[in-house]
Amino acid sequence: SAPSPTENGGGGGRSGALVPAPEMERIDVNPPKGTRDFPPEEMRLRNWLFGHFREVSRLFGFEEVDFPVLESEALFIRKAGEEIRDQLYCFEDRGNRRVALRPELTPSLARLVIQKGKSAPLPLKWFAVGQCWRYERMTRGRRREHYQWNMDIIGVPEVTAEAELISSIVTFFKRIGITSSDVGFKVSSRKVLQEVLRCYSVPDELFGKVCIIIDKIEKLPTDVIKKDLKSAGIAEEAVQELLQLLTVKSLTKLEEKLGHAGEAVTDLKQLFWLAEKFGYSEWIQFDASVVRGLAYYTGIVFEGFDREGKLRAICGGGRYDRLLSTFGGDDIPACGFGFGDAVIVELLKEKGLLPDLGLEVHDIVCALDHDLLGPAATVATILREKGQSVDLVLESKSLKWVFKRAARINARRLILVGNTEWQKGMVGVKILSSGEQFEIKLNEL
Ligand SMILES: OCc1cccc(Br)n1
Repeated sequence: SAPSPTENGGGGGRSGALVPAPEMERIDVNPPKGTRDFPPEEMRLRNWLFGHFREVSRLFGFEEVDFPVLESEALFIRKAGEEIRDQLYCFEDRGNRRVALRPELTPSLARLVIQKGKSAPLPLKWFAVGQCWRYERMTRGRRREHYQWNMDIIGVPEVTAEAELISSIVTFFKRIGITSSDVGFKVSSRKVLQEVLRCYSVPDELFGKVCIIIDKIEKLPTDVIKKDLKSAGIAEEAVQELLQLLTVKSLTKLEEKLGHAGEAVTDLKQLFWLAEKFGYSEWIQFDASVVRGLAYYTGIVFEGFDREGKLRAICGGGRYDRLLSTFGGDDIPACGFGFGDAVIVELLKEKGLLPDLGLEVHDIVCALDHDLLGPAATVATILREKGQSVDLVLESKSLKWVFKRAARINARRLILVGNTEWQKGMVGVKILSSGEQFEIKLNEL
């Protein structure tokens, strides 16, 4: 006998109404705090965005890679006081292993490069689009996950690698209608800080920590930055020199302070020269205050910013020549960037550049009565084998219902399977934009 409406978990069978069992509480249908669902409209926008990420990566000859969202916690444990460490989404699994949801993709990429060794001849140009996680107290209402597009060049010590990466991001911006009037890149090098710290005999081990402290310069009061630098063991004189240097916004000024021979100035001059050759000079500017918040950067660093100053950094990256060796790999130079999927959408909204992405089905196929559902399935299959997207009406529905659905799914044609026509091996076709209507043989569909 048919299950009673409250049996089978409350979803009655054909004969029973869909009445939930009285004792069933409605579950929380929202996604976990800080996470997002992607219903069709949002998923179309995400696919559009990721489609541009992937097309630009293809244009630059990069190969796609991916890694587990779950990694060993050890991959992300660095002692430089990074925010990413404070917000690590980590736990102990059932095998008592310390694991974490990846907060970024670069360490996984470095792990895979080491794993591949000589079987992956250098240079490697790899890209990934992956979900990254952080556990932040929801008091700030910020998200706990986002998708990041990463492009990395492994095995190229030259600044040409950084110049190529910035070119790829400029290419992406141009594809989606963002111009250099909307967005720029602040570019600097951590070698600027390194040269100053070495002048004051600050040990290299403190370099990462100093960078992380200085990266907070726009978020924390200067006296807090000074206090933190001194607590890290940096002498008063060095602190003054560092903070003064961070205000430099021109390469000429930087050269006056550091001289022309140092690597910082040489690298930056080379990058700005290459930018002119790539054709994106108007997109970049030197700004000594750019440090970035990841401890492993060792050279050029850059971040994309909105010129109206309303949004957080759009993307960021730089050179990380020591990361692979800190994982026990060879001393292989590397650079890369991360580009999140959230700020860019805010920017597109600001600029009125969000694309209009409706569902587009080519044909809606409908049987004019119940015993023609089989022939309708045959017609749908013929059309699909021709590469047409088809919405097959799966039940007996009124024409009013069918026309309403056709409009909602932006169907171009309504294919009507009726007895009279079917007997002649034909179907009815209505072009929904013009209203034009005609009969057609199956093999002419
Ligand atoms: O931008 C840093 C970051 C990392 C993981 C997840 C989210 Br949301 N944000």
